[in-house]
Amino acid sequence: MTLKQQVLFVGKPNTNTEAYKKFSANFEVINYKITSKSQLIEDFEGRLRYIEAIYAGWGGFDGVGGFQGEVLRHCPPNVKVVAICSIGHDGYDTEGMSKRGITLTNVPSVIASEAVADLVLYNTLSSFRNFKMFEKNLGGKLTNTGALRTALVRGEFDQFNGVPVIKPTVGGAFASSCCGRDILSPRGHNVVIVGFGSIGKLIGERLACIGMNIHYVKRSKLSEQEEASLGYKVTYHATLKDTKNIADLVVIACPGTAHTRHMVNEEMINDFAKPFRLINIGRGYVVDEKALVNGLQSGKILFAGLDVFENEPSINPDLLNRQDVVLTPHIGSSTTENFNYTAAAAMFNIETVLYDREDTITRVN
Ligand SMILES: NC(=O)C1=CN([C@@H]2O[C@H](COP(=O)(O)OP(=O)(O)OC[C@H]3O[C@@H](n4cnc5c(N)ncnc54)[C@H](OP(=O)(O)O)[C@@H]3O)[C@@H](O)[C@H]2O)C=CC1
Ligand SMILES: O=C(O)C(=O)[C@@H](O)[C@H](O)[C@H](O)CO
Repeated sequence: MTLKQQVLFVGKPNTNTEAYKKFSANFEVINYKITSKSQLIEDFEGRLRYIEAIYAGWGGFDGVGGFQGEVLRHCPPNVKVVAICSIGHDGYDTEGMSKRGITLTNVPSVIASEAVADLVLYNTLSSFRNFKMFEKNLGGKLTNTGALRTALVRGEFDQFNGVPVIKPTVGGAFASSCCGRDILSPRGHNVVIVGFGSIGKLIGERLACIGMNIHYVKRSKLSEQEEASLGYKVTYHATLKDTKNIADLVVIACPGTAHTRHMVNEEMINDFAKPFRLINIGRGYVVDEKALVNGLQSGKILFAGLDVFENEPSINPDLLNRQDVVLTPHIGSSTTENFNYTAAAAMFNIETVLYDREDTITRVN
């Protein structure tokens, strides 16, 4: 009897899928829950020492600070591939892995990018129309929608169901009476998308559909042909700073790197000409969260829609319970379709490396 090659699974895929059934028939799958770095290292040197590949589901090594430093140093000697289900690979020491002969693969996909872009559309609408503010100010009394509508029309909002809420006056004054904030249509406003790759372009597509002017920031400009093929009009800026006089909304859609860390900081926030809205789906530490909180408190930032956090999974308590902040727990790409797709792709990547096949896979290093 030949022994099957051992593959460590950190984060389980959907075991009902054909991809998983096939994979687990060919390999010995070891499901593993990371509890601490020291335990992981002990197990790497003990019961996991013969593994040949690692499948890292979403958030795989986040709890132990990524796959670098001590974790990489103690990685069992036969590991040839680490297959992650994510697009972003910050926290994985790609150079160090190459030196050890370990291939790192990720799963960029339109399925994930579409899902993330949808979340940005949701937050963009929330940011201009202040939906969260309305929800908060209703004091939970949404039971009688007929009465609510009548109250709104009559401007009796402040007495609705006996709950003390903001009184709207009819017409334009209604907007400014709502916590001093305008309630605007996104149409005609400028969005600056920082990072204009797979996700950024789909964000642009969605926001162009609701009438926004699309500006993008990346280090290298797209060619005229590439810009034309987008199907919507764009304006390029080399740096975020270059957009300081125009930005109504800034969307962070770039990777987390040493260069992008704290790109949104106190100086940048204060330097921007108009108060603006901020959405971050890239990586949390692209935004200095302390500066963000100050910006929200001073009114320089009108809204924050955050899917990623500086000290993930911890959340700065100052961001909680604010009516100008919408928080989601890193679920931008979390659809069942994407969960199953990325799992199958990661397993395919492992097979390709372990079987030494010629297939094209998404290698990071
Ligand atoms: N919230 C979520 O659930 C998810 C978040 N993500 C995050 O989104 C990121 C982007 O994904 P994706 O669009 O697929 O990646 P791509 O590689 O397709 O695009 C990345 C873009 O960022 C730009 N970029 C890189 N560095 C900088 C910089 N210093 N300043 C400005 N722009 C920069 C790149 O252009 P150039 O090189 O020319 O600068 C490129 O346009 C991922 O790395 C990940 O961190 C991804 C999936 C899900
Ligand atoms: O692909 C990425 O880069 C992501 O950020 C997301 O798809 C995952 O949800 C994330 O990896 C969860 O930790």
